[in-house]
Amino acid sequence: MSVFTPVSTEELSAWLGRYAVGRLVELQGISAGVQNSNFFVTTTLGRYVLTLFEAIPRAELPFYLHLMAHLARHGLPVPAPIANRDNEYLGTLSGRPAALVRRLSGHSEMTPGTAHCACVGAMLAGLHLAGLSYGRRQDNPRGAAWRDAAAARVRPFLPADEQALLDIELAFQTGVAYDRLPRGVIHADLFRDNVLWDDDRIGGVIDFYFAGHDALLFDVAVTVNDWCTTPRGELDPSRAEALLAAYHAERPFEAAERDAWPAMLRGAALRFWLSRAEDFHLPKAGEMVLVKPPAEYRDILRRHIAAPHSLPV
Ligand SMILES: Nc1ncnc2c1ncn2[C@@H]1O[C@H](COP(=O)(O)OP(=O)(O)O)[C@@H](O)[C@H]1O
Ligand SMILES: N[C@@H](CCOP(=O)(O)O)C(=O)O
Repeated sequence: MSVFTPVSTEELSAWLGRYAVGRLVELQGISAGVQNSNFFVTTTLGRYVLTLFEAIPRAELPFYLHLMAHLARHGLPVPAPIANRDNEYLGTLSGRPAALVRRLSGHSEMTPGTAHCACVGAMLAGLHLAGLSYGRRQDNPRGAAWRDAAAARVRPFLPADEQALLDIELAFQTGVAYDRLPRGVIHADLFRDNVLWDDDRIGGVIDFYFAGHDALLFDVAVTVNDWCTTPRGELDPSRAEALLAAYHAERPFEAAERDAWPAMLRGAALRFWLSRAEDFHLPKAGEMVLVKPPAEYRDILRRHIAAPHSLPV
């Protein structure tokens, strides 16, 4: 359940008076997601999603909202934020920073095939290319500094074999030259539940609230780890090839990226092992956290170490 802060229809009706979106018809809490309070809002003029931001500092929010506006302007199916009568994307509702974005159509596909993976690869490359002209800058909030700090926080809770795995991987990742790879704005969480499908077409890419600047290849690895892993935790070569070939057709991989690919898959697995382990061992007070299993990403990491994957394109 992702409604941490309730909103009444009276409050929302008054708040919507600051926007040119018509009158409130329906307000419905959204029971998915783990970070923010989200609501579907129907008005006399359209369908929107209202987000109350629970954790991200207010000063960081314009980066995400203007990024979504930028990508939408480039024709990508991302939720365009709606400006209020003061021409601001960010407002305040129920004491929280709040934004209204366009509601996109479609549903998540949790058992994707090669055709889905190809669409996602092409979409991710389009997102990376459009992001190159985005003027604002914010480092990946889950980059190396966060990784090392999170590892220190969760390490005491891990059994000895996992501590050893963590130590080996941290030492390895410290030697990976992320800054020598092509960089830009990355989505950083392009999991299956953040893509909405309208039949076989991508109707929406959502949840940009982990976005930031980093190696573009890291984003590709995050995406492959989620979209192309079998229930047994193995990489599905056909799905991986479909995703990577479609990406490569839009933004060809460079030689340095070929060399770095096995390390990126490991780094991306480590990032989600750590965030899930932290949510599991150190849940934040008052947050209703949907805890996803850390073991899944620990095992993906182990498999990438045991059987390094090469870029097939
Ligand atoms: N713009 C949107 N259009 C349609 N559905 C959306 C949109 N934004 C969010 N949703 C729905 O809300 C759910 C939770 O959103 P998400 O951004 O993942 O939350 P959180 O930020 O808490 O992780 C999504 O799974 C999706 O069903
Ligand atoms: N995709 C991450 C968790 C982030 O949750 P989201 O609902 O905001 O996408 C994971 O699977 O660990």
